[in-house]
Amino acid sequence: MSKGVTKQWPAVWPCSARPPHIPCVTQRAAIARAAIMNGPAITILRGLPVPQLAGLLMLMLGVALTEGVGILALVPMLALLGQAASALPSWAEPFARLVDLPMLLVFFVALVAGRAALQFALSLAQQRAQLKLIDRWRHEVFAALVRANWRTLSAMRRSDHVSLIVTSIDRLGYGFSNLLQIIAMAVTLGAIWIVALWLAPALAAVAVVGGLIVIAGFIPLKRKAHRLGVALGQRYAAVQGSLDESLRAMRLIKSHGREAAAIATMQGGMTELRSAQIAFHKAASRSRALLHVGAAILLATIIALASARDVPTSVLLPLIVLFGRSVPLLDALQQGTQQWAHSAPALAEAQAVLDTARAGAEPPVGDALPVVPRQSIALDNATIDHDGRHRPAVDAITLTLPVATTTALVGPSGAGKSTLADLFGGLLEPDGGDLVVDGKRLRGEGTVHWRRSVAYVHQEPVLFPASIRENMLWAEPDASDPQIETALRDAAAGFVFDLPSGVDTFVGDAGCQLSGGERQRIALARALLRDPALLILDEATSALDAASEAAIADAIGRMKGVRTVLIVAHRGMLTDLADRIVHMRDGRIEHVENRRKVVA
Ligand SMILES: Nc1ncnc2c1ncn2[C@@H]1O[C@H](COP(=O)(O)OP(=O)(O)OP(=O)(O)O)[C@@H](O)[C@H]1O
Repeated sequence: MSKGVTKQWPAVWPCSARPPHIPCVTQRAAIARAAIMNGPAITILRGLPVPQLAGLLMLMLGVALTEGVGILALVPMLALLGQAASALPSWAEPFARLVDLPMLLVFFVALVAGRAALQFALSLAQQRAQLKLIDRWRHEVFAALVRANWRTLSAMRRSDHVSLIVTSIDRLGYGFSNLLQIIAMAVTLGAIWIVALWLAPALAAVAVVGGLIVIAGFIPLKRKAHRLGVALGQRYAAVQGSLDESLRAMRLIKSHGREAAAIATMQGGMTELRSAQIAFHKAASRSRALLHVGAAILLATIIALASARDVPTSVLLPLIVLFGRSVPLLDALQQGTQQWAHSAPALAEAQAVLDTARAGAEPPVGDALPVVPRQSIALDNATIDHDGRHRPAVDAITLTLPVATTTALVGPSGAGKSTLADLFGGLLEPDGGDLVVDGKRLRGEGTVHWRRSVAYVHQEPVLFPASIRENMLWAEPDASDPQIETALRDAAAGFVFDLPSGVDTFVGDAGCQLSGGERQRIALARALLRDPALLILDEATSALDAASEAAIADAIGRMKGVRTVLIVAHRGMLTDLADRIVHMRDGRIEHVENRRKVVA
């Protein structure tokens, strides 16, 4: 339905008389109810356990109640001071007879102390709830990302996730704290207004109506704050993305002399972020100024009315105190509402990533042992068809890797070699056809389980900023020292034992304290430590010099007849080792070159 039609809706349409296509009053109420129940405030509050939420509400009520009673106690106190005692309201007279001033003062101090204790407990409980919420969202988003399948992950932007997990979820926590403040302030304001209505109904009614008008005035401001919040989230993601990309591309930036451009891009992002922050601050400050002017007008009206109606001082003074307390509360309520509207889009951001990641979730496989194939690993008529591409990356390929043989995939760039390797490795599930291990067709859980039997070595090995030993143990936490040593020697990485700190040598950020060839041999050793049933080398030597390539080729050569190896490479020393070379083009197999006899 168009916006124009929506605007023509009358406020109330009885269900019996409604024109077709226009929701009647009951339906509109249901729509509004659904919007509130599915809105960010309720969604976020639902995340809290009921006892915790109830505890917070009780504390809020306690604070509000003590505030109201404290102000109310001013009435007999003023009377006992001799101020306008004759005009003491009837409800206060018994108190004035029962208590004397010292007793009332002690009660007042005890009340304020009790209120301070309640506020202390409330502030602690709020902080705990906020931190718990932040932890929960961070955990859920990260866990959902880690559990998502590779295809889903490769369609998402990594830096957006960093921005979401680090910055937006923090904003969400801050917004949640604002939401609790809003509730607390609304409860306190309610208590104050009830007391005021009791003291002087007519005057307080003017104040309450004025206050409600002010609250109604928050609505458009809230919408604006929401828009600014969305913009701020995007700016944060842009700055974080540009920072992440620039830091990763530092070598490229330096070698291409693009330092000034990198700084300018970052600066541009920061400027946009800054203007989004200033725009929000401006909107918040403007509405605060308007609130203060409105409050002054309201106070003047109340005093003028009080003087016209001859209200006694013992009532007027507490009323002014009540009103004076309402103004900062309204101010804080308005600021809190704007802050909340500003932070709430972070929830939609987090929810969107959660939904996408969960839609692409892989089935859990528990503690099942790796599969050990005895005969073959095969693809039967397997196809991968990426969205938005003219042709499949892998087009109905059938290929068998007999156990303990070495197969090389060659072909021009974009032929589909890596995609085929990812299918064999169980990283991608075919859109059509099957992965078949020892005659068993694997799907879902079976494919994820199969991945435990596979190890990859990529062109750019990922090494963590830790020692060589820690990098090895990351793959196989229970590996013993002799197992680590064997894997390193099998991967032609014996150089490690000549380093002064041996396996305890720190490799630097992303392994930058090692040469490319050394990094790659450690990555190979780490893969071998898993004793994989299928070892995939995807362009593993294409960035290395001849000596490093020869060292790796030597290590792979020693695995011949023992381990099943799949090599993705352009022609070179590794392909020379293959029992079979599979030539690919445009997602299909062009022909297979048998170098040695392979039993399929
Ligand atoms: N995540 C993806 N989304 C869309 N298309 C993709 C995706 N991954 C790969 N492709 C496309 O699939 C085709 C095959 O890619 P693949 O990486 O398998 O080729 P390759 O033979 O390994 O190339 P290279 O030798 O350059 O690494 C290419 O056209 C590529 O653009």
